[in-house]
Amino acid sequence: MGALEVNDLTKDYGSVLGVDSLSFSVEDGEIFGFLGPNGAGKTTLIRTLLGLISPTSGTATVLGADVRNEDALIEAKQRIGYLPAHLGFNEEVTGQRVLNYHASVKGDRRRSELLDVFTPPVERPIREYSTGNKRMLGIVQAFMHDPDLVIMDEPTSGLDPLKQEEFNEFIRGERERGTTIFFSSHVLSEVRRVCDRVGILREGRLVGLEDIDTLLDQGGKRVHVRTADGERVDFSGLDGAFDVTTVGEEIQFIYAGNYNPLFQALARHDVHEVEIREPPLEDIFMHFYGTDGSEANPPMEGTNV
Ligand SMILES: Nc1ncnc2c1ncn2[C@@H]1O[C@H](COP(=O)(O)OP(=O)(O)OP(=O)(O)O)[C@@H](O)[C@H]1O
Repeated sequence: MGALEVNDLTKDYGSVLGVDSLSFSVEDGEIFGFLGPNGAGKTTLIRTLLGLISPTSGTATVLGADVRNEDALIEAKQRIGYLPAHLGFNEEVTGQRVLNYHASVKGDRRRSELLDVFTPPVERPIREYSTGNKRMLGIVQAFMHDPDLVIMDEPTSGLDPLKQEEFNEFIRGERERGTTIFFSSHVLSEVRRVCDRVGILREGRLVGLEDIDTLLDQGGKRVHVRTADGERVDFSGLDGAFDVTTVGEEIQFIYAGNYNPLFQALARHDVHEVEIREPPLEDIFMHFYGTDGSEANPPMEGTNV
């Protein structure tokens, strides 16, 4: 059994299905990210996995405990870390006090090591914390008892780019330790840096489950080229090139082919500038999965992807 198993899980809020017939599993030691736009069901899924709301139908287990079995879940939570999207700390107490309390319930084997990386001003009351400080305190709390599974909802929101990178580095280190990590995000670039696999949620349904390289390949890369001979360059004959347009002196296209043919085509010109970007998340949704959440044909089908 994987660290996390979800079987046909549905949460019906009455007016809307928060999650709809979800099934997937996360293996021990895996870093699993799930992406989705606002309202996709990410928080609903996480809160269901932690027993904070009950499923309408279907089942899920975390570290072997059925989320509908309160006693089993309480026991499993000793080995689970949780970082919610909205951190509801008591603003009047110090960070130290929060961590001391958490230590008395679950332990704090890793507290000092974590406070070397994430640096909330623990001696000050939480009402004086910036958003990033609160997030760092939440991260320390989620990991300090050395859990086997950590579940996080938008873990880097509010962190500055430097701290985000430190967080990514920290998560890569957790992979070495064998911690299973399951987290939600809006941000493809964050997920791609640390995850083994990605689930894509849209309107409560899982519309994609891929390893990260496959996901990026299917989205196609955005290529921007400036050449000395400008508009005379024609990349439309290049296998895997789509939507070739000229904007000012720049030629732009989506490229889903291998790198070598692209570089060979570029080498025929006097290239002044080239930029190859990853696809934005929205484009992956639009191009690969269609706009209505149904699984559309990839636009790059039939190419040398
Ligand atoms: N308590 C609730 N009562 C009724 N509907 C709810 C409730 N909580 C969430 N929903 C609805 O369920 C759907 C999924 O919401 P959820 O908060 O899980 O999405 P999300 O992916 O976490 O979004 P975001 O990225 O904006 O946080 C949305 O349509 C939302 O309006």
